[in-house]
Amino acid sequence: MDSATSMESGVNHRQRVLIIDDQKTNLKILADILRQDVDVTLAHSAEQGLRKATEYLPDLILLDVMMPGISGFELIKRLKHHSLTSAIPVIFITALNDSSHEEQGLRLGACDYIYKPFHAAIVQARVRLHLQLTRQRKMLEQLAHIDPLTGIANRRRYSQLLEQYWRSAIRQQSQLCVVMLDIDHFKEYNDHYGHAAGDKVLHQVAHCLKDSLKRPHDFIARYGGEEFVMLLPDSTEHGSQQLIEHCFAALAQLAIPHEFSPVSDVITLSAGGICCSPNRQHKLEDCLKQADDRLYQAKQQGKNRLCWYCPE
Ligand SMILES: Nc1nc2c(ncn2[C@@H]2O[C@H](COP(=O)(O)OP(=O)(O)OP(=O)(O)O)[C@@H](O)[C@H]2O)c(=O)[nH]1
Repeated sequence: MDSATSMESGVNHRQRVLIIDDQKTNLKILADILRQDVDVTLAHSAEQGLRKATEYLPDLILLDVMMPGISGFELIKRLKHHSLTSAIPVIFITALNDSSHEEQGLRLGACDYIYKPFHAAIVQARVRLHLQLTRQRKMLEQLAHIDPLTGIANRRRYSQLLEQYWRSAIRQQSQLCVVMLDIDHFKEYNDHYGHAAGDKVLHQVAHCLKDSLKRPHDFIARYGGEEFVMLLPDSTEHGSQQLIEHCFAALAQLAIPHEFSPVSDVITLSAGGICCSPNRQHKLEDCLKQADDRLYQAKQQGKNRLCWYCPE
C-alpha cells in the first residue's frame, strides 16, 4: 500500500528514469547522458525491468525493442496492462529505423522513439520533454484530488483510496476502520455568522482533523458539505476510538465560538465509526452504511459524541 500522505504531497521530487536494455554498453551510455538530470535505474532484461518498474514506479521508461526472451514490444503490453505501470510513459530505444516498427511501437502505447547510435543532446531533449509532461500530468491529477475550500483530499480521492485500502486489507487480512464525522448545528452557524465564516470553520476543522492523524496511511477527506471521512487502515477499534477522542480534544482546544449551538458554546463534531475486517464475503457498502448509521445515531443521541459499531 502506498502512503496516502505521500500521494497527496508535492510533485517536486527528482524524477526517476528506468532504462531496460540487455546491452551493458547501451545502459552505460544512456545512464551517463541522463544522470545529471535524473535518478537512473538500470535493468538488464525484460523480467528485471518489469519488476523494477512496479517496485520503483519511475517517471519514464526507456525500453530496448530487441531483447532476448521477452521483446520490448511484448514488455510494453505488460506494462500498459498493469495498473501500477500503465500510466508511465515509455520511449523505445532502437537501431531499426523502419516506419512499420515505429508504427507498431506507437500503437502499443510508446510515446516516442530514440534511435541508436545515441546523440546525447537529442536523448536529453526527448527525455526532458516527456518528464515535463509527466510532471504536469501528475500535478493535474493531484489538483483533481483536492477539495478547493479546505485543501484536504476530496471525495473522489477518498473513493479511489477506499478501494485500494479495502483490497489491501483483504490481501493482508487486516482491519480497516472507517469514521464519518459531521459538524454539529452548522446550519445555525452559517445562519448567524455568515457563509464566509462557515467556510473558514470548515477549513479549520479539516486541518485540525488532518493534523490529528498520526500514521502515514491514515487518511482524511471532505466527504461533502460539513461532513468528513477518515480511513484508518490496519488499526484496532480501541486505537481508532482513541484517535477520534484526540480529534475531539484538539477541536475543543481550538474553541471556535458557536453561540447558537444548543450542545456547546464552541464548534463540535459528531462521529460514527466501524472497524471492518474485509474479506470476500463482507461487502464494502455494508461497512460504509454501518459507519453512516452510527453517525446518525450520534446525532440522535444528542451530538458532540462518537458512536461505534459493535458486531453482535
Ligand atoms: N459555509 C459553508 N456551509 C456549507 C458548505 N457546505 C454545506 N454547508 C452548510 O452546512 C449546513 C448543513 O446543515 P444541516 O445538514 O442541517 O446540518 P446541521 O445544521 O449541522 O445539523 P446537524 O448535522 O444535525 O447538527 C447547511 O446550512 C449548508 O448550507 C460550505 O461549503 N460552506
